Amino acid sequence: MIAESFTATGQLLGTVVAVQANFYRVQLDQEDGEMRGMREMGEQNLPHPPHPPHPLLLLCTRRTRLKKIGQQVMVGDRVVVEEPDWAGGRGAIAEVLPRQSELDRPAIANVNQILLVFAVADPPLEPYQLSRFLIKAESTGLDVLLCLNKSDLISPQEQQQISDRLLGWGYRPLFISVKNSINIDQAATHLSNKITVIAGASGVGKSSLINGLIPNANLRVAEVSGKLARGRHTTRHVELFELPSGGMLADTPGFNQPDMDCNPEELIDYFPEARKRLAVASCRFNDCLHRDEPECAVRGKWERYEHYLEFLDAAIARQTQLHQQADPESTLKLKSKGKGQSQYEPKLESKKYRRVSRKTQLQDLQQLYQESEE
Ligand SMILES: Nc1nc2c(ncn2[C@@H]2O[C@H](COP(=O)(O)OP(=O)(O)OP(=O)(O)O)[C@@H](O)[C@H]2O)c(=O)[nH]1
Ligand SMILES: [Zn+2]
Repeated sequence: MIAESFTATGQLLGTVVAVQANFYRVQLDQEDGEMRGMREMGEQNLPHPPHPPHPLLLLCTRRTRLKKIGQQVMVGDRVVVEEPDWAGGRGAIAEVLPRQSELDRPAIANVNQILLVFAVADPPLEPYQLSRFLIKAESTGLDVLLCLNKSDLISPQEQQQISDRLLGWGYRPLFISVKNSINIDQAATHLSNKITVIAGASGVGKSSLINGLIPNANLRVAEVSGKLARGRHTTRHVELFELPSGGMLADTPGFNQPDMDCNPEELIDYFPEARKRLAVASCRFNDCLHRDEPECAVRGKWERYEHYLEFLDAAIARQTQLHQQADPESTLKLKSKGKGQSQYEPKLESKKYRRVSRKTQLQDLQQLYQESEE
């Protein structure tokens, strides 16, 4: 495929779609058809003339200048490419444009939303597991889109029940069936012109959905040979796929083992139904963890309150452990408050906490990988 890419100043602009070793695969922007038509009709005052027809993908290196200033290049980065070697399909990244967002795991820049895919059956929909994934997705601060696949396996009544239940959680799921092509177009509409990360438990139909959305996804993988070749289930690096309707989709296993690595204080923000409560009322204490504190606006009869308490315990235990690793002399103690409840005191210094957490996070994740693959 060939295209013409340029900016008003004649720069070549593109998006990094894969990174491996010191190579970056850059997908160049395409000139939109309208502009090309105008130029062909002899319109004046148009931006810089286009580069000659060229391949859409260039295998790029990073300019030494960028290395010197410590500028990392991530998948999802918008970059300026220089010195294109059209025949060889090579180029050099000269500049990284400011990022709008930065996901840690998977490492992708400029992601707009998380597409969470679960199945309504086969494997059965497990509320607790779904909750974990939702919280992990919410913790990114990005928009969360929930698709429930395999809707062909349940009755309309069952679908309604699930729908009502999730509405109580603050979500309006899109029921799809990749098998019967139900609502796939609608899912595609939500993804167009955005960078989306797809996540979900194993076997729910993520690969099937990607193949449904991007008919040539496999083909494209096969096209790229050598260093950047990727077998979906063999390598773990991140890759963005272009959607036919515009936008890009990343399928990565890195996101798929959610661990509770958030601050206990922040956890409540990841429950939309609790956010709703806090929007109209406040707890008496600023640092309320919504357990047994008096005059709490959150505690109550909402379905996932039990999930909240369990995740909170995990988050507290994890933070306590991290703090003790960081500072064995610490006076911090996990205080038992009876009924299996506990409280940690005093507050942690956040900087110290973060430095340690990365390593531990990685260990947690590796452990989860192993567990999920066993
Ligand atoms: N009944 C039904 N089965 C489906 C549907 N979509 C996918 N499947 C089946 O579900 C199974 C798992 O699909 P995959 O696409 O491999 O699931 P995945 O989420 O990518 O799984 P992992 O690669 O393990 O993460 C396959 O046997 C699919 O044929 C659907 O809409 N309805
Ligand atoms: Zn409270």
